[in-house]
Amino acid sequence: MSAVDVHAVVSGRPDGPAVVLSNSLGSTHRMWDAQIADLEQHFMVIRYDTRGHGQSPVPDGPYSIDDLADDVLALLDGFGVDRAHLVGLSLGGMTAMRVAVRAPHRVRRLALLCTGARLANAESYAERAAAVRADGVAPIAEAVVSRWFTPEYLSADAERKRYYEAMVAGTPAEGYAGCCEAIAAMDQRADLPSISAPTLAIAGRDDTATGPSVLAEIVDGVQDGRLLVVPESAHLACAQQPQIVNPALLDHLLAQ
Ligand SMILES: O=C(O)CC1=CCC(=O)O1
Repeated sequence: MSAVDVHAVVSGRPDGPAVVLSNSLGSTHRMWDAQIADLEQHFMVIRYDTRGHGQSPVPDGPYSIDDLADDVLALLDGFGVDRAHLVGLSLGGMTAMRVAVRAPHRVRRLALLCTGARLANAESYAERAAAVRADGVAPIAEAVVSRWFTPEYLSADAERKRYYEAMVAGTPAEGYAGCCEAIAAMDQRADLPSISAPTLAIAGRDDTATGPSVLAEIVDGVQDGRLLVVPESAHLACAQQPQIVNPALLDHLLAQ
């Protein structure tokens, strides 16, 4: 499948190094809201909606992680960016890893949040794809968001819970399913040693989807990796703990 022209939002310093932010399954580029003010001070920040999500096109699935990587490479080409920092969470991290494997010359530094080279329960994503094609995404929104945040964080603010559930429920069923199928088919473990970009892996301590041991596998596999475990955080560490994630991102991306 050829690349699609994904919806992107650009902000920050037009003359700064580019940072591309790649979102997770069922979210949009808005999942990075808590990072933007800090990143914009230093970088040209390119946020986009993964195909099948947000305002991006929704081609018929299944998709592959290579398709999603092709979209990022086309995005870079479209902005005339030769090399960028790639920051991805979960599905976005899988996409960022794939770009780093296939086009190492396009990647400065990698930040991989709450993601995996292969998910332990990968087959269950094929079942989830079938379920959302049959019934839509809304029926699973509450369960998905209950994995994104710790129970204390979610129950502290009813509006927050509604906001994220609406984000998930608003994802087109075919786009969500196509991305589930990409996750189900993905295994990048053997490719990790070829990743030369300095890599910061960030895990949520309480993440039941891609916990610290899954991120540690990435750190052990790549050439130059470092692990940060974020306390009181589930899957969407960037949203729940920006005060820990943002300084770590800046420290990593600004290093020479
Ligand atoms: O939705 C989930 O269960 C967690 C998740 C897996 C890949 C992704 O992007 O989010």
